[in-house]
Amino acid sequence: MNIAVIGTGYVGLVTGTCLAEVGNNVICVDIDEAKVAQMKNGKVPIFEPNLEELFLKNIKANRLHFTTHLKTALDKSQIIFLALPTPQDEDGSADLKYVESVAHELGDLITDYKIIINKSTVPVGTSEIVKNIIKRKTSVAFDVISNPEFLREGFAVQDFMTPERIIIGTKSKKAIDILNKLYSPFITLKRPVIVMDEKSAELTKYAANTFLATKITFMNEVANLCEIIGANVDDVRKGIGSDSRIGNKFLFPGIGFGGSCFPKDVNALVHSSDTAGYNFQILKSVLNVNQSQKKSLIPKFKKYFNNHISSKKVGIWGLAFKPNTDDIREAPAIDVINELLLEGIEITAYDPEAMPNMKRIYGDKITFCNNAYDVLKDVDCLLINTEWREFYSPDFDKMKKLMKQPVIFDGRNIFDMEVMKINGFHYESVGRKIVTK
Ligand SMILES: NC(=O)C1=CN([C@@H]2O[C@H](COP(=O)(O)OP(=O)(O)OC[C@H]3O[C@@H](n4cnc5c(N)ncnc54)[C@H](O)[C@@H]3O)[C@@H](O)[C@H]2O)C=CC1
Ligand SMILES: O=C(O)[C@H]1O[C@H](OP(=O)(O)OP(=O)(O)OC[C@H]2O[C@@H](n3ccc(=O)[nH]c3=O)[C@H](O)[C@@H]2O)[C@H](O)[C@@H](O)[C@@H]1O
Repeated sequence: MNIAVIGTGYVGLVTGTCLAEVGNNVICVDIDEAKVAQMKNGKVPIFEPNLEELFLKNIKANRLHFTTHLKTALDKSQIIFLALPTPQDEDGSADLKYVESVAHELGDLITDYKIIINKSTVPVGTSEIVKNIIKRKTSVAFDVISNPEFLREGFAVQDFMTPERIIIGTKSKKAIDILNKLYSPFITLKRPVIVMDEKSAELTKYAANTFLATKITFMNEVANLCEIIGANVDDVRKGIGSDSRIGNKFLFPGIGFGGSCFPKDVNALVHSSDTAGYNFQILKSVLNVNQSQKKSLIPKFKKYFNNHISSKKVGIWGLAFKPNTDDIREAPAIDVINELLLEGIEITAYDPEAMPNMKRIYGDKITFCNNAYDVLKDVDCLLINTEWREFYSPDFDKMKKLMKQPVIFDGRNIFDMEVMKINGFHYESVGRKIVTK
């Protein structure tokens, strides 16, 4: 099939590449000229495991192309994916300006039947808005379908290739038939296509993300309680996760959820519920709890040093909002660093992938190091924000030699408490007892 994908971010580029991988001809469109030039030169503009190999393979096979010229892409394609940003607006709602602006262009440019498939996360009613914008501009037949995307950054290729389900929101029989064919390489009995109306599909995406954000937040509150009463959240997590009604995924406590989606999607659903006259109380609590959870290492750090912190030097491991990505949008590390800088604290930091993005925010306000050990030279303590695999088994003796004091505040529970005790660290984590020297 001939497909155009508009927007080549995490969702668009992965969608385009994976659809090319199963034999389709795909042309990816972006307004960012530098990005398109980079992709034409065979460079993947984001860090996403396993993407580069498929990207290069499909360019070579002449199935994956890039352009800044929307009309060229539309003329070659019947299926048009929208993978455009829907960032949070000042009032918390999802900003639809990118989607609406492309809808206007589509209305001006399409000359024959198109299926316009929206993969962006958009509030209920957006399919209708897009439909109306296009309808006002053309008499050409078209369908607008809601087809939300559930991939995770860091596992984007794997999630796209083996989705747990594909949601198609439309009443158009013609569109359903074409989409069933398009997605047939990805569907199995256990990985079904679920067809519903547009509004239900749009809400399914928000309900999924906000449910997961709520699950994490619930565990963070359980962890906070564990710290007060002296229970161990790891045991509680295993205890409840073995109940298949609860499930053992997304129960890991930490320093709050970040990323380009959970925070904005919880805000957007709160906003659209308010607008619809429904007070979505649980999600308002999720936002409040998450805001304080993101800074929850700071009081621990202050208490340990009896509030004498301004002369301290702090090392940081992990800047990305989670491992396996260079994405720092809404990363808890940003909240932590901002709090420390407010106190005039000197910071050294390391992240395997996210340092270029963090440098754009902080410049020389913090010292970026070449590896995890360089961070530790003469620091009074280490703060861990992201559970990158390479942090799990460090040389503890080397760490102690480098650090002024063997003190660690771990926001992701990456170390075994017994191991920290044996190695002589003061170690504070989330929802577990404090390990003292
Ligand atoms: N990042 C993720 O893991 C997931 C994101 N989503 C949703 O998918 C949507 C896209 O997200 P990302 O891919 O992360 O965004 P992104 O910000 O990484 O990429 C969006 C791309 O669209 C381009 N763009 C903007 N205006 C354009 C226009 N008029 N014409 C062509 N290109 C244009 C931008 O230059 C950028 O390259 C959002 O609604 C997001 O909520 C859904 C599931 C997963
Ligand atoms: O709409 C989206 O953009 C995507 O949002 C999330 O994917 P992503 O943001 O890439 O990352 P997750 O792995 O879900 O993690 C989100 C945040 O929750 C945190 N988290 C996750 C799991 C957990 O048990 N505990 C926890 O604190 C992570 O550290 C991270 O900050 C969803 O998992 C995807 O299904 C969805 O498509």
